[in-house]
Amino acid sequence: MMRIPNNDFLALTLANQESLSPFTVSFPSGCGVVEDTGILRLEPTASSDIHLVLSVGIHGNETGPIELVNQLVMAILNGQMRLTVRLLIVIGHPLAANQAKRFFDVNLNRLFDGAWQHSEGVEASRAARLEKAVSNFYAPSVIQSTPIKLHYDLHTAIRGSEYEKFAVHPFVEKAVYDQAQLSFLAACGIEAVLFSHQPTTTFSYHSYKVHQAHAFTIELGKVYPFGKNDLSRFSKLKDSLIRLIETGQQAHAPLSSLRFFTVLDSLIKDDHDYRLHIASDVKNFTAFESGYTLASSSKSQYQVQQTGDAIVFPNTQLPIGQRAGLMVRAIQPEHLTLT
Ligand SMILES: O=C(O)CCC(=O)N[C@@H](CCC(=O)O)C(=O)O
Ligand SMILES: [Zn+2]
Repeated sequence: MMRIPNNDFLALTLANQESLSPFTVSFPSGCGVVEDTGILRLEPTASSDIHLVLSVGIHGNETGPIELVNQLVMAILNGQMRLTVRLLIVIGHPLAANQAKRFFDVNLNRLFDGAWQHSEGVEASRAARLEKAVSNFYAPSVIQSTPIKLHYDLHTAIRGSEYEKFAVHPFVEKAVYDQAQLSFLAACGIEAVLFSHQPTTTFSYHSYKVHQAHAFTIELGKVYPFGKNDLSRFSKLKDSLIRLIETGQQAHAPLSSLRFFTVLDSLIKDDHDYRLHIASDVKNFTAFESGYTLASSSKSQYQVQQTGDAIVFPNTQLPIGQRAGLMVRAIQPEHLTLT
């Protein structure tokens, strides 16, 4: 029988970067299946209406969250932690992780919601595989009438940030946001939340749109290689996840510790000569003056609309047509509609 040597799911995944034949695992508080490389489903002994997807390493070089989640898996498998919720663990891109690269051919986190059908290469097939794993996990045949579907897609960012930890909330038609989820993010040490202005083809958006999951992309700080992450910086997130996994309860903290931003625009690289007029080390959430020409190319110019508008995820090392940054504006909590 196959097993996970030393209960080290990360090591098993990296040693089988392309695929892995399914096999079952058992542990003190339940049983599970390694469905493929980087895809591990864990089922508690008693049924639960909480269905939690934790995905990490959708970008191969974002190793901090991978190490954190591997610690949690190890603790469940060796009995130090007791599983009480259904749990799907996804290590997104083992091939890129082994090469310490963000991606191999194209950005995996632009290929969800079926966008993989218009792409090819390793990321396209991986996006299809991950969508299937999530669909199977949330499949109505295995869940009860009032499921609580959660998907936290954990990342780290290319650059520093005025707010080290922040979440990207998927675009929701009616702009009504779930107070308990925001409160959970606050308890996890998240400092800011961006409300997306349009649908995207990211993993978290896909889980929200297709499965109505509470789904977020969560940025936890800066990218470092395996072994170089200071995991103590994730301690609030770790504690909140342990509580969720062991008790089924979502920690909560006052929303007053969060800053909220609405996304105004996506900056799109529209030509080979597209430039962002910012310093190379500018941090996420750096604000600009009204009228400043932030981006230009032969085809377009982007001027800052209002003093204080800020940039997040600036990056021009990508193909034409892709997002070169997000423009965001702070909003006051009293202007949010919460449910
Ligand atoms: O630091 C950066 O520029 C990118 C960090 C990262 O991978 N961010 C995610 C955000 C996804 C989202 O908008 O929900 C990404 O770009 O895929
Ligand atoms: Zn990422």
